[in-house]
Amino acid sequence: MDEIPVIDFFLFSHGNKQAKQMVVKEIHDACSQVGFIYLQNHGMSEDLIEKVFIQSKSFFDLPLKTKQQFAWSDEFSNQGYVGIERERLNPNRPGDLKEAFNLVESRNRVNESSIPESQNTPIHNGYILNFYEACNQLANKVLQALALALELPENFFVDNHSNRKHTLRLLHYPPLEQKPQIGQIRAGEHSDYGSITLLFQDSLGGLEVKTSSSGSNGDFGKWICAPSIPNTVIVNTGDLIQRWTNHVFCSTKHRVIIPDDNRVTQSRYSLAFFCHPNDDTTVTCLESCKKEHPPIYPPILAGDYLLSRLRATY
Ligand SMILES: O=C(O)CCC(=O)C(=O)O
Ligand SMILES: [Fe+2]
Repeated sequence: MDEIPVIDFFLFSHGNKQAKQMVVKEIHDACSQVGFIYLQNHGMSEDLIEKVFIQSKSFFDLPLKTKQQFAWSDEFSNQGYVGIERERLNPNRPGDLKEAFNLVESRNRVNESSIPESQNTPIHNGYILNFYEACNQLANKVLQALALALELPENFFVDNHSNRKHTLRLLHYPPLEQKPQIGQIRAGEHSDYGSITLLFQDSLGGLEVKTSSSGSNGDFGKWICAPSIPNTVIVNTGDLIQRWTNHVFCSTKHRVIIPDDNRVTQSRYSLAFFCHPNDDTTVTCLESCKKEHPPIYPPILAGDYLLSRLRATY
């Protein structure tokens, strides 16, 4: 498959058993062949999504000094502001041309007192909290569909995500003011660390996904555009699901390139909701995924895995 399928999610929540099973089958095929889905009729409020984009823009419009008061400090808390070029999603490239703000749920915050409260940041903002909640609900539904697709009890993954260790990330790719360094792009190619990601992007474009089919030059994997499709949410499966499923579901590489037209002078915004299992969940090859080949990876605690990946990025 070398395009990202659009899947109508309405019947998963509102259809009869047979209709629900059809959606599950589509999701199974998409996760095993592409690792990326455009989800339609996902049930999240478009108005809320729009409002969060506005909040995000007003945060990134603040002076750098103000944003730095909320700086990301370490992988244990994984919260706060990450400046331009600080992160390399692909360690072989120069720093990414983006800035970001990570939010975790209040009960999972470390060093809460080190983050000053302010009306001018997204922290403790009603829209952002509602959005986090709505993302959590949608993610749980998608996790139910994934469980059914793997012939597991419907709440298998939901139960393993009960501590809500998810990270909501506001992203801003600023207009380019000078020539980028050789090899420098907006977000280097990478796969996501967690179980699944929900991704919302504005209409500017630039996101690309590496398919499993060969490119024209014979290279394995071809980069295809993943433009924004109105009223859809992108869902992609991450490294932990790939590991859990013994590569039955794939974690697909993706990147954000610099546009080669006048969009380079515009800001791009996106919102990513990275879902992570509970720290004490042992991610070990699922029984239903041992048919093709023996387990590729030894068991690992989800919390240890995430920390090791975050350490490698900063
Ligand atoms: O901004 C985007 O569209 C993609 C961001 C992304 O892939 C990530 O932050 O992991
Ligand atoms: Fe990503």
